[in-house]
Amino acid sequence: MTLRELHERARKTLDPVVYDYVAGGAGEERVLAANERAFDDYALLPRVLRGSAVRDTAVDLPGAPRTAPVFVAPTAFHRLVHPDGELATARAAAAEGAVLVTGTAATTAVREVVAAAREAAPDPAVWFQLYPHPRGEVTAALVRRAEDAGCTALVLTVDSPVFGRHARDLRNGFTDLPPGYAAENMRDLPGAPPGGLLDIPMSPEAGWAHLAELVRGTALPVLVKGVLHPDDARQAVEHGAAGIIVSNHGGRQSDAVPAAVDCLPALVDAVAGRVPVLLDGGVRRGSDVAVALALGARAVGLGRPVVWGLAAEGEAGVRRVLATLRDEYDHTLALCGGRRNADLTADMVVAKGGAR
Ligand SMILES: Cc1cc2nc3c(=O)[nH]c(=O)nc-3n(C[C@H](O)[C@H](O)[C@H](O)COP(=O)(O)O)c2cc1C
Ligand SMILES: CC(C)CC(=O)C(=O)O
Repeated sequence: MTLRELHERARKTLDPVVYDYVAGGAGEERVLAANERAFDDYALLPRVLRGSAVRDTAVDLPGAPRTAPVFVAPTAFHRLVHPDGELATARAAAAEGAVLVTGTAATTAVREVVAAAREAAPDPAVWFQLYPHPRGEVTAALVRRAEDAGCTALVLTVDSPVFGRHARDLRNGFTDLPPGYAAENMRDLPGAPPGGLLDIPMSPEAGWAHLAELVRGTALPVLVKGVLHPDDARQAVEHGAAGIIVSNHGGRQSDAVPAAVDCLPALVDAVAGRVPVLLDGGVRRGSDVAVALALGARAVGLGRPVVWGLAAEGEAGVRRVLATLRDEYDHTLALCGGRRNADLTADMVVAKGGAR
């Protein structure tokens, strides 16, 4: 089954309101559409007579040595789409050797998520995503939970000073979690009520000091997610980021930003190899992975496709999504005359219709 078919199955399975929450984007969904379309505008110029029957696609990421080049981006509320929720996602990602980013908005506590990943693989990499919180003690408590659970990196999402305006959710009246679901990591935190969508902090006044404080307060590497401007990538590195995730939140925050992959080259330049640059948004095929890696990304994240796999088939569906992308990417690498990711170089990426 292709990713497209899994998406279709998920659409048929899900409550339409939940489907819209996952599928939707901000505003007129221009950025949502642009993320995928941007990949359509790139083509790959293969190199010939230099390939290998054995290819090595593993990458080193912070807190995740020798991992898959495709990771599971943080997406909220997995129990809304499948009763096994984040436990299924964790087992699937671990079994496929992919980093799982769980986070503040998970409907399963991070301790249980890491335990599930460890059932599926001896040394899984689970990262924990959080937003800058106005109260330092809340951030500190979340970080302790992630550390105690065994997470190997933190991800600070910085593209959400305010929550995006999701037209579908506003139309559907979906503005908080239904009864019976909670953001489990938010339970019993100092001064924070448990755990609906409205309790998840967004802090319009967060600054670079928040990042520096987070970095100082943990031994874990901290990646910064949601960077689009090259100067912000430089600032993030200067404030201690161990990695940059180029992302427009899957078109769910500003509806006026460029497609994620179109921002990638400038950020790769700005970071100049000091830390790995990752990307998410619109990745749907192995060739999209190849384009992003050729343009300088160390790895790429999948948001919605993982949720569709989970909704359609639970753990097996998430495994299928990750395995499909891995196989397609490996095949593309072979067709491009590559034996390792570094054999994909920026000169091999051209605009559709010709060399640039
Ligand atoms: C339903 C949903 C929930 C999301 N929740 C979060 C979140 O809690 N934290 C976060 O940093 N990003 C969140 N994102 C953004 C993803 O991490 C990622 O940036 C985006 O989905 C990538 O685009 P793609 O869906 O086209 O693969 C969410 C995305 C979706 C679709
Ligand atoms: C609970 C929200 C903060 C999750 C999110 O980031 C999103 O829906 O895009």
